[in-house]
Amino acid sequence: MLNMNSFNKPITNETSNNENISKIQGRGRGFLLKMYQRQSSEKPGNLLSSSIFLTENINNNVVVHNQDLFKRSSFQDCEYNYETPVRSTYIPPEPNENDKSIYDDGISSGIHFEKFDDIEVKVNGKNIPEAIESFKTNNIADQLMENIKMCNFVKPTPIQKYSIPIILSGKDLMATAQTGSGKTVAYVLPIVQKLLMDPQILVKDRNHSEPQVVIMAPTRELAVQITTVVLKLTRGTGISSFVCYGGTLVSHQKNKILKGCHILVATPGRLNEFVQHGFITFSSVRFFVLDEVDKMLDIDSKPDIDKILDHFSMPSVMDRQTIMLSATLPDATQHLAKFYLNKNYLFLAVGIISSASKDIKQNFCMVNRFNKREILFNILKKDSVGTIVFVKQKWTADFLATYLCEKHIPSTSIHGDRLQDQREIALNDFRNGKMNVLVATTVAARGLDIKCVNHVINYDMPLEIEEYVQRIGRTGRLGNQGIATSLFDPDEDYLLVDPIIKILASANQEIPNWLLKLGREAEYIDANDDFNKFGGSDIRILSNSVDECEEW
Ligand SMILES: Nc1ncnc2c1ncn2[C@@H]1O[C@H](COP(=O)(O)OP(=O)(O)OP(=O)(O)O)[C@@H](O)[C@H]1O
Repeated sequence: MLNMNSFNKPITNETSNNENISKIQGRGRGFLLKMYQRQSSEKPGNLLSSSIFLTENINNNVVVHNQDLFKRSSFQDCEYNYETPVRSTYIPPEPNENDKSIYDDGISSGIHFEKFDDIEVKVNGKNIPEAIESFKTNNIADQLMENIKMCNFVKPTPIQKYSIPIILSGKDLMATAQTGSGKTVAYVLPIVQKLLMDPQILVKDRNHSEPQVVIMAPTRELAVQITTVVLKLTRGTGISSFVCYGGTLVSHQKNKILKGCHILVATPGRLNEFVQHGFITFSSVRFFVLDEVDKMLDIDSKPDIDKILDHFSMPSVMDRQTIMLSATLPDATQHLAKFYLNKNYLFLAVGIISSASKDIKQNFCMVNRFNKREILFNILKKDSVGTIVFVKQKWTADFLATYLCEKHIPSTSIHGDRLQDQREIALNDFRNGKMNVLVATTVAARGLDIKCVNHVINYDMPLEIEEYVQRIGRTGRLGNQGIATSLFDPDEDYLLVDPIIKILASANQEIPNWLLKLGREAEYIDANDDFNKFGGSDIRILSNSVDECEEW
C-alpha cells in the first residue's frame, strides 16, 4: 500500500531495490509514484488504487488529482519509454447541432477591447482589398449573420477587419496578431461565407472522402476548439464539419470521415494516418489553413505537413487558397512558409510581430531550483482560481498537481502522456471551475481560449521566447486584463534574458533591475540598446520582392 510519506524519503532509499536506480536518480515524486505503480502492478494483489491514495492522504474536502494516473500502465517521459502506448478506445462526445450552449463558452470583450483599434496594422502585397468596419458588409449570408449575432460579436477585431475581405477576394494570406485577438474567426468566417457563396458538391464514397477545407492545428485540444468555432458559424447553413485527432478510436473517426464533411479540422499525425490509408484525399480542397503556423512548421511537425501538402491529390498553390496565422511569426517561419503560398500572398500584421499583449501584466521572480515550489505555493495560497501553471516536463505536471491537491488547492494536469479522455476531463474541470489550477506542459501553451484564466505562472520557463508569448497569452485576451508570473532561474534560463527584456519593453512593462543587470553582465545587451526595436516584418520587404506596401 502506498503511503505519501514514502515520497518524502530520499530517492535512493525509495528505489534501492530497483535495477533502474541510476536512471531515476534526481527524479521527483510524480515519477517515483509511477515507478512504484509499475512495480506494484506487476505483483498480484498489490494494485495501487486511487481510493487508497484518496483515503490515506487527502482530506475529504480536497479534490483528488489524477485518480486515473494510478490506473494507467503507460508512462513515457523524454528518454523513458517503458511501454508502447495502447491504441486508444476513446470516443469523444458528439457535438449536438441544436445545442446552443456552445455559444456560451466564448470570452466576452474586456475594458481594453476598444483600444484594439489603436494598434498599428500593416498589410503588404499587391491589390489589397479595403478593410471592413462591420460584419454587415460584403454580403455576408443571412444565416451566417445570424450566427455572428449568436456569438455576440458586435464588431470585427482588427485582424478580422482585414482578413475577411482578403480571404473573400481569393488571396493567400499570412497573418499575425496578438494572442486572444480573434484570429480563428478571422479565417473561419470568410471561408464559411465563400462556401455558401459558391457551393460545390461534396465528394465521398464508401472508401474515401474529400474535404473542401482542411484546417490544421498543432494540438488536439486546439483542434477541438477550432471545430467549436466552425460549428458556431456554420449552424443552420448545411455546411458539415468534423475534427480528427489522435488519442481517439480510429475506427470511429474513420466511419465519421467516410460520411463526408466540407470542413475538416485535424492534427497532423491522425490526418496523415487517414491519408496513408486512402480514407481522405485532397482533390476537392479549396482552402488549406495552418493555424499556429510557426509551430506547424517547426522541426517536429514540418515533415507531417510536407507529407500532406506533397500528397498527389493536393491541389497546387495556384488551385487552392492557403492561409497561415500565428501570434508569433519568426522570420525563419516566414522563409519556410512562403513555399506553401501563392507568391502574391498578402502579409498582414496587427501590432508588433511576436509581441505580448499589453493587457497582460508580466511579473518576474528570481528563483533557484530549491525554492521554486515554495514560491509557487506562496503565490497560489493567496489566490489560485483560474491559474495555469506551465512546467517543462510531464512528470513535473503530475507531481505539482498532486502536491497542490495535498495543500488543499484543487488542481489537475494536462500533458502528452495523459490519455485523451483524461486530458479533456482535466481541461473541462478547469474550464468549469471545478479545479482552480491547471498544471500544464507545452500542450496547453497555444491557442486555448478559456474564459476563466486570470493568471499564468511559468513554473519552468520555456526554451523559446515564442512559447513564452503564447503561454502568457492564455490570459489577458480580447481586451481583458491578465497577470503572468514567471519564476526565472538565471542558471537555467539565461538564454531568455535578452528576448524577455525586449518583450517587456515592447509591451511597455517594467523591467526588473535584476533582469537588466543579468543582461548586462552576460553582455547580452548593449547599454545603448533600443529595446523598442523589437519585432519582425514581412521578409519580402528586406529582399525588395514585394511591390506594394500599405500601412493603415
Ligand atoms: N469580433 C469579435 N467580437 C467579440 N469577441 C470575439 C470576436 N472575434 C472573436 N472573439 C472571441 O475572442 C476570443 C479569442 O479568439 P481566438 O481564440 O480566435 O484568438 P486568437 O487570436 O486565435 O488567440 P491565440 O493567438 O491565443 O490563438 C474567443 O473567445 C472568440 O469567441
